[in-house]
Amino acid sequence: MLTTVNITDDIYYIGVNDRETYLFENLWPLDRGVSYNAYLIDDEQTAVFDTVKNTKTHVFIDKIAGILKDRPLDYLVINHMEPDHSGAIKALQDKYPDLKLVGNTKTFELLEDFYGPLKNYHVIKDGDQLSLGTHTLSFYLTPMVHWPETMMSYESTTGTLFSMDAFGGFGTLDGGIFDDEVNLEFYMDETRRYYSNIVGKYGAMVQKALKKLKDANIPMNIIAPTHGPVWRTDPHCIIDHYDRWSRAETEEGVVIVYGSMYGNTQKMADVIARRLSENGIKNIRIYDASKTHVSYLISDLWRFKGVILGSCAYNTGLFPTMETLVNKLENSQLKDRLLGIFGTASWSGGGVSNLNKFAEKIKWQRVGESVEAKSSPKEKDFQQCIAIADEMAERLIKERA
Ligand SMILES: Cc1cc2nc3c(=O)[nH]c(=O)nc-3n(C[C@H](O)[C@H](O)[C@H](O)COP(=O)(O)O)c2cc1C
Repeated sequence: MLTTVNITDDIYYIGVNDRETYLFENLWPLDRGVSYNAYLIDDEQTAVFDTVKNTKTHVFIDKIAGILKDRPLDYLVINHMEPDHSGAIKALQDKYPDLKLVGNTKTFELLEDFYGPLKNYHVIKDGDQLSLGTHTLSFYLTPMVHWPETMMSYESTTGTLFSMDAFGGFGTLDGGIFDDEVNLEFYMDETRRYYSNIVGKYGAMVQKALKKLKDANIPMNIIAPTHGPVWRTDPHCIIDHYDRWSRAETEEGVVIVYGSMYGNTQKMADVIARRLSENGIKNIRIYDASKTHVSYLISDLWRFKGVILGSCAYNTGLFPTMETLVNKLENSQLKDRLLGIFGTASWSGGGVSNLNKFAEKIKWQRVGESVEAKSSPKEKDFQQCIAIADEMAERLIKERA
C-alpha cells in the first residue's frame, strides 16, 4: 500500500520522500532528506500538480494509478520546471497519452530544452482559469521565484494554493504531512535554510509574488508547496515568515564565523562572544567555517542582524572556507547587516584585507575597526575585539526600541 493522504475530500497528497540524496542541487546537505511533494485533484476532470525527481518516477506514477484506477489523468499542471519536480513529466505522458500539460510560455520553452518536444500543451496566461468540474483553478505567474517560469495555482472551492517551491523547505515528511502533525521548529529551520540558500537572492520577486496573492484577495486556507509540510492549520505563519525573510528582516543576535587552522583566530571569536554576552546579547552563534556547511551559516546570517567575520591569512588570501562564505553572501545579495571584522596573519596578510574588500562590496554598516593580530592575539588585539563587541551590542540594543 502506497501512502497517499487526503488533504480535502478530493485533493490528495501524492509526494515522495528522498532519503538517498546527500546533496540537494549537489550542493546543500540533506541531513534529514527532502520530500518532492505533488498533489492530485479527483474531479470530473482529474489534475496532478507537479511531478518528482526522475529517480522517484515509478512510485509517483503508482500512487496516481492507485487513486485513479482505470480513469484517465486529464491535466498535469507544471508550476515549476526544475528537474526535482519535472523529472517524471515524460513518463506520466507515456502512461496517460491524452494528458494535457498546463504551463506558461516559459514553462514549455524549458520543457522542450530539457526533455525535447512533448504533446498536448495547454498554455495559460496570468489570471487564466481552468474548471475541472466542481473545482476551479486560477493561475498566478510568479516569475523568478526562483526560476523564470515559476507560477502558482489556486483552487477556489477549498482555498488551496499549490505554491511550488515557495513556502517549501528541506526535510522528509516522516509520517506527518501537515503543519499540525509535525515538529514545526525543525521544519522552520530547514525552510529558512532552503529559502536563504536557494530563493533568497530573489527576495524582490518573492515580494512581488506575495503582493500579487494579496491583491487577488483569495482566502488562503491551505498552502501546498513542493517541499516540506502542507500548511492547513496556520498557512499565514509561513506567509509571514516568507514576507520577513524576503524583506531581509532580522532578529536581535550576532553570528560570528571564523576560519582558523591553529586556533589563534578562534581565540578572538571567543573573546568577542563573551563580551557580547556581558553586554546583554542573548542570541550569539559562533561557527567554525570549516566544520559547519555554508548553507547553515547563510541560514543564520539571514536570521540575525549582527555579523562578525574572522579569517587567518592563507596563501595571500582568505581562509578557503571563509572565501566560500563571502562569495555566497555576495551572490545572495543579503542586505542591511552590521559587520565586524577580525583575523590573524604572520607576514603580509590576506585574510582581514580581503574581508575589508568584501565589506566595501556588500555595503553593510561597519562596526568598529577591523583587527588583525600578528600570528597570535595579544592584549591590544583582544582590546580591539572587545571594542567591536561593545559597539555591536550598543547598536543592536539601540534598535530594540
Ligand atoms: C598554509 C598556510 C598559508 C599561510 N599564508 C599566509 C599568508 O599568505 N600571509 C600571512 O600573513 N600569513 C599566512 N599564514 C600564516 C597564518 O595566517 C598565521 O600563522 C595565523 O596566525 C594562523 O591563524 P590560526 O591559528 O587561526 O590558524 C599561512 C599559514 C599557513 C599554514
